[in-house]
Amino acid sequence: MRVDLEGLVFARGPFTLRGSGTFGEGVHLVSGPVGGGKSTLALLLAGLLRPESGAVRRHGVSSALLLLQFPEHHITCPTVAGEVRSWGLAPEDVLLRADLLGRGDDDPFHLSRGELRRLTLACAVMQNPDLLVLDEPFSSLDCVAKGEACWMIEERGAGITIIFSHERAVLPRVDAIWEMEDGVLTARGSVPDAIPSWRHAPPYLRYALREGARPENIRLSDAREALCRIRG
Ligand SMILES: Nc1ncnc2c1ncn2[C@@H]1O[C@H](COP(=O)(O)OP(=O)(O)OP(=O)(O)O)[C@@H](O)[C@H]1O
Repeated sequence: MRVDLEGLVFARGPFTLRGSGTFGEGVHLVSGPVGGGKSTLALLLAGLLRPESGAVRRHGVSSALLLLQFPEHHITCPTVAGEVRSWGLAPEDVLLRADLLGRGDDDPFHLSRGELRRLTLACAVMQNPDLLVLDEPFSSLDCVAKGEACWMIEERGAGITIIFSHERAVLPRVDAIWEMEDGVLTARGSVPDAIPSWRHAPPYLRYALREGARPENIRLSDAREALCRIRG
């Protein structure tokens, strides 16, 4: 299963997005600064925007899901349990996974942004589509909740997962790194070889490289844990 971007061009006012490449099975991180075009590419991948030229072609992908940047944009039901059912899932399982047991009868808009983020991420991961596109899945989360979101994503196992994020501290284990800056998508390649050329790498990775660490010896999970401990 794979998704090919074939000479993709999308223009909106002064902003133009360009991208080519193949997203194969595994976890891909598309990192880059605010306003670089990540959400726009996520919408193109989900088929919610049409490119001016070029194409997004899915091969062997029978289900796809985009988790939107703002979790409240997913809400369609008056209760949390109803919301989970609208994803075709059993509330008990999802609420346990999202650490929201006992909140099934609550209005989804009474959850905090972070709780809502956990809920929608749990729904998306448990629905388990072939192609899962996550737009900024770590925003509004504290360090511990970001770590839990990372584990949820890592546990997914199969399929194509594409994470769009400007997060530079807490990240899941990924297979490939891409960067999106000023509308241009650049493939950095597979981890660990991609790490030295990753321009938006977390500061602790840059530090480790400067200190002489070899990319293959840097374990993101260890660095993430160390960072969480430092920040409490
Ligand atoms: N609906 C829209 N109409 C006009 N311009 C838009 C629209 N949405 C985004 N843009 C512009 O397109 C460019 C890319 O925006 P996009 O949201 O894709 O970036 P991003 O990398 O996801 O940013 P962030 O990290 O802040 O979410 C920006 O210059 C933005 O202002």
